[in-house]
Amino acid sequence: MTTDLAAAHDEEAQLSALEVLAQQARELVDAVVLTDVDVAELAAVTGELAALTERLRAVRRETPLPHEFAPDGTFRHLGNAVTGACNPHALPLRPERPPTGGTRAELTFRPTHEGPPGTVHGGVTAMILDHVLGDAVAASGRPGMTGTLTIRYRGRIPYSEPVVATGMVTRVEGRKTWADAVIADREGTPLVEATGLFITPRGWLDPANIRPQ
Ligand SMILES: CCCCC/C=C\C/C=C\C/C=C\C/C=C/CCCC(=O)SCCNC(=O)CCNC(=O)[C@H](O)C(C)(C)COP(=O)(O)OP(=O)(O)OC[C@H]1O[C@@H](n2cnc3c(N)ncnc32)[C@H](O)[C@@H]1OP(=O)(O)O
Repeated sequence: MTTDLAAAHDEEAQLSALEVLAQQARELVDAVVLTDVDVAELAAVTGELAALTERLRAVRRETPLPHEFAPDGTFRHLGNAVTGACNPHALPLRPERPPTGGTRAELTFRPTHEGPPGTVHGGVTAMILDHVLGDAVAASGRPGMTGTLTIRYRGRIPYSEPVVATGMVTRVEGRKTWADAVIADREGTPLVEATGLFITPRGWLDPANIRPQ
């Protein structure tokens, strides 16, 4: 028992360190996107990064960190592409579930997310909205896979300015759940809206059975 607890503690310590590494990696990506150092410095940094990459590859997992329950009982997916604290690709989005239902997240895109000049790439906002819709659907107790995703781009989303994403289930029919989501500016003006249809795979009707397929 003591050994189990010690092992669990070690694993959580490793995950905490990985989370710090992932944040440093995000800062690295942001620095790469905006750097204007000279050719020699670029080459020198590239060499150092190649060496660091090999050190991380020395011991590898088979897959990204899984969907799992944390020691405090909350559900987590630290390797997720949108929310994963241990995935440098993730913004990361930190969805909250207000008592009124649905899901809500405050976020700030970065220059790394640029598509058109001064504007967040539409595919990046679609990815965020897909997750917000999916989280609202999961919050209703009916987790599902995205079947369809419709996006309406009403206004440019700037980076480096806080915005708010919200999502809410609108309709349920058998294994199908529809939800609406929006990214709005701090004044509440909608900038991008989304509607999604999520389908609960048969095997997920009992949440205890949810596994990668
Ligand atoms: C990723 C979630 C992970 C686990 C979740 C666990 C816990 C949740 C907790 C927290 C999670 C928080 C947030 C999660 C957020 C997720 C956001 C990201 C979600 C994604 O990023 S997800 C990746 C992209 N997504 C796919 O990778 C789907 C690939 N696909 C399939 O896996 C199957 O295709 C599936 C399962 C969709 C259906 O398969 P199936 O066999 O169950 O469906 P079946 O044929 O029986 O149809 C039944 C009825 O749905 C209709 N129907 C079927 N497909 C349709 C479609 N596409 N559009 C419109 N209608 C459709 C039929 O027409 C019929 O309708 P009707 O009954 O009226 O005839």
